[in-house]
Amino acid sequence: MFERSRKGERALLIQPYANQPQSGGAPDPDLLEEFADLARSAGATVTVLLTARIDRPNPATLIGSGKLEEVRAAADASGADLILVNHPLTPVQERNLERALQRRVVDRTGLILDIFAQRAQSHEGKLQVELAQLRHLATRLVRGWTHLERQRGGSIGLRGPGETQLETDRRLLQKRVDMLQKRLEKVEVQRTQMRRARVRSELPRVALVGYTNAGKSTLFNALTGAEAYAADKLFATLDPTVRRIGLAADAGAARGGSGGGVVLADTVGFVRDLPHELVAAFRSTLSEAREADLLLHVVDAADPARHERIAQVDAVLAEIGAGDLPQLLVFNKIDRLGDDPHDDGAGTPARPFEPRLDRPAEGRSRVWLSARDGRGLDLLRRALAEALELRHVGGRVRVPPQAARLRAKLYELGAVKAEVADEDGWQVEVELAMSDARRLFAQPHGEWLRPLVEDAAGGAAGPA
Ligand SMILES: Nc1nc2c(ncn2[C@@H]2O[C@H](COP(=O)(O)OP(=O)(O)OP(=O)(O)O)[C@@H](O)[C@H]2O)c(=O)[nH]1
Ligand SMILES: [Mg+2]
Repeated sequence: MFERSRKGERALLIQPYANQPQSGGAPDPDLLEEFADLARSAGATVTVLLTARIDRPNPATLIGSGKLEEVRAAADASGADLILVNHPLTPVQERNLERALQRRVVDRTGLILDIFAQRAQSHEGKLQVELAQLRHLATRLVRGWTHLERQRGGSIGLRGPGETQLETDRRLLQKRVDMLQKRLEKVEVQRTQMRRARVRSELPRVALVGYTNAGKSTLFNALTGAEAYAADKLFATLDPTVRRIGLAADAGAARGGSGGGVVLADTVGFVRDLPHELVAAFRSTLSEAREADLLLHVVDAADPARHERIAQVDAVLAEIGAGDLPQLLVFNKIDRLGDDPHDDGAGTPARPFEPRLDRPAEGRSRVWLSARDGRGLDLLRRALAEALELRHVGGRVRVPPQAARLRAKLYELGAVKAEVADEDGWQVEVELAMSDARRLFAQPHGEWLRPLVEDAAGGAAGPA
């Protein structure tokens, strides 16, 4: 992996924008700020921010020649080592810009790849990043090579040394890509086996998703007591971390049912317009999100752009095939909110924002909490239990002799409170999590649980 620390490098940032009248002809300041965050996350010091209006993109250099002059002057004056462009650059544009500016030029995908390379910790994460980097590189080499090939016109005698080098590079690259792909497939098989084992244990799966830096890992740690890596950097987490957690001590977890237990996964943070190569590279990491029963969509409540962030995360979720999964919105970092915006607004004194759980009649439930302080975690556990139907249902069911396996499963779950045997089988008094009841209901002989599952609409026994 090419790990390039940008530590201490001085970067000049360019935000290209189209002159669209509906935006008032100005670039979105949010875009530039986020790009600066990305640059800082890569370890660079941002020295200059420039915008560049692009009416017609210049195929050779993207920006026009006047702008190029301005960039060169600003780069010289600020002592920039590096030019970062928040726009995809073709290999040709990148090369021409580097030549004209006498500095390294990196586009948005290159920058995100760079951050990913610095962050990846696990074997799988590193393989994924290297593969994405090589693919990014390969498009460049291949194009350079075909371009030369055309010039050569098929004449053997004209094969130059540079070109041979490119061909060798390309072959080596392809070999490495193949090797990485094989290794990744192996890791994926292992992961699938692990996931199957988990499915067999039939615990509901919950994945933390959200914009990068929203506080997913902090919340993961708070819920699991684990030490997942949390940091004020974009993409602090690149590798999925998975832990089993109990939701409520009073929800029957002690009796061995899945009541109260879920498997929680932390995932990589999302960012607007995540480059497609990266979505592809992190397909298996993101599968934790895709295959979850429920998503905890974590939002930085103190981010003024939080509504756009939610929409951007939803867009990425749709892209990876997780758009239709049930979600709970978690507004994190309420300790950074001043007074309660749900206040009556009648001049009552400012008070700290209190944790709360909103259950609108339509749409996703929302929990407001602080992962850092741990305030509101109880509400989140309750909302999770509700959403996953971990609440308990109870009652008496008849189990005939031919459904003995169902009875055995009820015992396995610790759901049997009492039973009476008679010549028709058993009268069993049970209490179990709704999710378990529904699961057994769908299995052979499950129809004997119908009274439990159908009663559920009218309220159930047991703690919430
Ligand atoms: N004030 C405050 N800060 C928080 C809270 N939760 C997380 N943070 C901070 O927010 C920053 C990002 O937290 P992480 O948990 O790493 O965020 P993440 O969503 O996992 O980020 P990525 O893995 O980079 O996508 C860290 O500096 C945390 O300390 C909170 O409830 N209140
Ligand atoms: Mg994280």
